[in-house]
Amino acid sequence: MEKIAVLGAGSWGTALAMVLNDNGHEVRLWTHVAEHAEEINRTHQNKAYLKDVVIPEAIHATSDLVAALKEVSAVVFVLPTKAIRPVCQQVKAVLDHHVTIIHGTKGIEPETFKRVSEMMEEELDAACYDEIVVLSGPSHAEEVSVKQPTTVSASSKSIASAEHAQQLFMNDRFRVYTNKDVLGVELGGSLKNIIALGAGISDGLGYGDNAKAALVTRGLAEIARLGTAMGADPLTFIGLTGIGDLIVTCTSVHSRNWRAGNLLAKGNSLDDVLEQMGMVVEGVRTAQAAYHLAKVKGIDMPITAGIYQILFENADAQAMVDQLMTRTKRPETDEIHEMLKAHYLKAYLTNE
Ligand SMILES: NC(=O)C1=CN([C@@H]2O[C@H](COP(=O)(O)OP(=O)(O)OC[C@H]3O[C@@H](n4cnc5c(N)ncnc54)[C@H](OP(=O)(O)O)[C@@H]3O)[C@@H](O)[C@H]2O)C=CC1
Ligand SMILES: O=C(CO)COP(=O)(O)O
Repeated sequence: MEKIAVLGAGSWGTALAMVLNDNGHEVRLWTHVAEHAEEINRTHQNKAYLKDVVIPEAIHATSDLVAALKEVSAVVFVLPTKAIRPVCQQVKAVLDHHVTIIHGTKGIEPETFKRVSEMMEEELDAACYDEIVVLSGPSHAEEVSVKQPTTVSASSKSIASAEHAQQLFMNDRFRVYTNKDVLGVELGGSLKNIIALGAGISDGLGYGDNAKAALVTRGLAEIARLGTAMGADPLTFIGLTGIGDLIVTCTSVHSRNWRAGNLLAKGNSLDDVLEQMGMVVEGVRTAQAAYHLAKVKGIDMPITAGIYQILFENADAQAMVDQLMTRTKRPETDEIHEMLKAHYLKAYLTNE
């Protein structure tokens, strides 16, 4: 059994700490707020983030990063995207041995278009790890923390690192696959949050299952379009971290992104919605990133653009639906054939 630090005591960090604890590991749950650590250790609950869930006593919460990292074999970052760089800088200052680095964060940095593993590579000391592992897939903390069956992927350029994460987390309620396409896994997990905001808006406007199915499938088409243009494997987008996560986030009442979209459609301002949520709604910043990234790359992402305009340009949600529904006529699958052909031709030519 191993010593593991989980950095971030929000809903997902707490749920992942519980999976690791179930697997017999010694888990330190780090939060940047001393009172939060004290409350978790005293009450064995994390009321603000995982209401009604009892946290096993063996999980020790701490705000002391040096103590959290002492002799650990793995460090699991489970923070909002905007906290990744500052926390990596703190870790770099104190981590003095080699570990497996894993992250469960889903977002893209708006200013740089960097994925989370890219930001981590820029901030951490490369001598302390081999290749970063991304843990991603359809997995709401509210269900994982009560041991509902869940499947995710552990993705890394190093199969040994991915398999280490797989072995740490996998049990009979939490099934972990490995995957080599880090780019596709991170893009799928991040971009689906934008579409989930759209699903919440659609439901908030009173539209039904047809509209939501349209958002999921056409949302997936534009996620895959951007992802494939950036070099991801198109098949990743029909896996757990693509369509799988898109389905769960667009249809679950647990989704923070869906809930935020729903509140927006009911007339609340973005600031009010974020204040009410009290938890990170990653799709908002990722919509900023994806909207500008798609422009730079010349990729058509009409749903993402519509959601960006609702969030940041005060566009009317109803008018956006009308705009999407009256776009120019086009075939459904031509571009998908082109994407697959281009990807596999490249793979064939480069012998990958
Ligand atoms: N919730 C879920 O079911 C899932 C979430 N994810 C992803 O995991 C990531 C974390 O999400 P989630 O756990 O839901 O987020 P929460 O909002 O529940 O918790 C975020 C945690 O990070 C802390 N934090 C915020 N800023 C900093 C900082 N600068 N330094 C240190 N700690 C900080 C917060 O502390 P404070 O209390 O002070 O704000 C809080 O403890 C996101 O990228 C999300 O998309 C992935 C899969 C499932
Ligand atoms: O990524 C998630 C589920 O897989 C969590 O999504 P939300 O942040 O919308 O709750």
